Amino acid sequence: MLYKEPAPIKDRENPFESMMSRFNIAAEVLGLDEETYNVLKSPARQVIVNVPVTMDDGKVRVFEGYRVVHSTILGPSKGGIRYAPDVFLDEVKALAAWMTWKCAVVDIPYGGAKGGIICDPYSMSAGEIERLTRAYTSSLVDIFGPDRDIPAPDMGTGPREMAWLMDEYSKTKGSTEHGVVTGKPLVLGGSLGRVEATGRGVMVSAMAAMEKLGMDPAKSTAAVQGFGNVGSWAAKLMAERGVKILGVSDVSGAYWNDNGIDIEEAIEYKNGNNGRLEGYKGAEQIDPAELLTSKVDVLVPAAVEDVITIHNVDKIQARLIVEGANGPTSYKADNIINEKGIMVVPDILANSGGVTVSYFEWVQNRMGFKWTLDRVNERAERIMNESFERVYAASQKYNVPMRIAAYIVAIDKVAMTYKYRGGF
Ligand SMILES: NC(=O)C1=CN([C@@H]2O[C@H](COP(=O)(O)OP(=O)(O)OC[C@H]3O[C@@H](n4cnc5c(N)ncnc54)[C@H](OP(=O)(O)O)[C@@H]3O)[C@@H](O)[C@H]2O)C=CC1
Ligand SMILES: O=C(O)CCC(=O)C(=O)O
Repeated sequence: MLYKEPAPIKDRENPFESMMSRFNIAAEVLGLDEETYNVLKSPARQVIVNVPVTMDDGKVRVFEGYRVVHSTILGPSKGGIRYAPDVFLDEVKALAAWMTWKCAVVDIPYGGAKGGIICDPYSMSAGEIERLTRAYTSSLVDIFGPDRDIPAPDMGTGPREMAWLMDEYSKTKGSTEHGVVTGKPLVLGGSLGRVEATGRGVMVSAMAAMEKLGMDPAKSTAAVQGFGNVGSWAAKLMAERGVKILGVSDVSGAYWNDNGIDIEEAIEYKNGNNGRLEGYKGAEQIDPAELLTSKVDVLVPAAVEDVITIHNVDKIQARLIVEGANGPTSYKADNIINEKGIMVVPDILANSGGVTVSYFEWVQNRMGFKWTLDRVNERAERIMNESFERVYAASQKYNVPMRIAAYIVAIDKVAMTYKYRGGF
């Protein structure tokens, strides 16, 4: 059974509005002045490119792509590139702003950006994706740069695309520029631990939240939506900590096992099955919509935006939601979540392990020196735990949910930096 096609854009909630509604609440709590408010909410740069690509049949197709730089107040802008058929400008604007807040929450010296190309990577050959990636890179060569704007993987992209991006950029500049992109293959200056970093961070924040809630991981159950980079690693690492993963899903459907899914086996199956869980025999297939409202202790949405909405929030049974994806919860569902007493570890905290290790990769590239996996994991885990505690303390201090607390921590830092720098 296939998931429903994404709703047409006019029927979908606008992710930028979703971001702004939380930003407005946090800005009010902080008493942000009007000038700073206007600076912080406005994306610094929004670029739309149309790149011609020769397809395998010899015909030329034009692809629309975006790069939005939300802010460079804290440092060079940082954020992934998404390849998806339904990506749109307001989504990329929201994702870029979330990167600004995310980097501020974990206290790394980056601003926020995001990119996207309207395309369906699953229906394209490797050659077509390579030509598209190179064309997109060369059209944005004046935006990107190791000290300006540093892309990374997001949905539909990974180390392979980052390698092409680095190579194309380096050719244009006439020198090898490892630090222009993170999430690269190891041989090209990638960091140990980056592939699993986002899922690992999700696991670390889940453990921190469970401790606050007095939940024992070994007696807890979870469901994970999305079984790509973030979802599969989060599921695997949570299972290693004793959490029983009862349900997982990808575009092909949702899969459930009352006794717990063998995550290693499911990953192996997916890898050997053209990247899809379809036909997986270690669990029974259920209605994908039921996965989110199933009887589990922890829910990890790790796929797309706006999956927890006013239409299903009433039925959610989990005590804890850990947002692996960016923007999985509609702002309209926030109040009901709070009334139900569900703790949410928000995206800008829960999935920040990825950009944290991207930062380590960039630091290693600048040093020309490689860190061990233990060093990467130990430092990332420390940053995740410290950030969790910072956000938790703000939620207690201002008596607000964790999501608003995370925005408060982030906006406060960016606003203070803006004041000190001045002259914008
Ligand atoms: N990669 C990273 O480091 C980071 C990613 N994120 C966020 O995490 C989320 C997932 O990204 P990532 O794991 O990298 O992306 P991937 O492309 O690796 O995986 C996405 C997963 O979501 C599934 N999926 C897509 N659409 C749907 C849908 N409508 N319903 C259910 N499942 C769906 C895909 O299914 P299938 O496998 O069948 O295609 C896939 O399993 C995104 O929101 C991204 O922005 C956040 C921080 C960092
Ligand atoms: O690793 C990075 O630089 C950014 C990852 C990303 O796009 C995200 O955190 O949403």
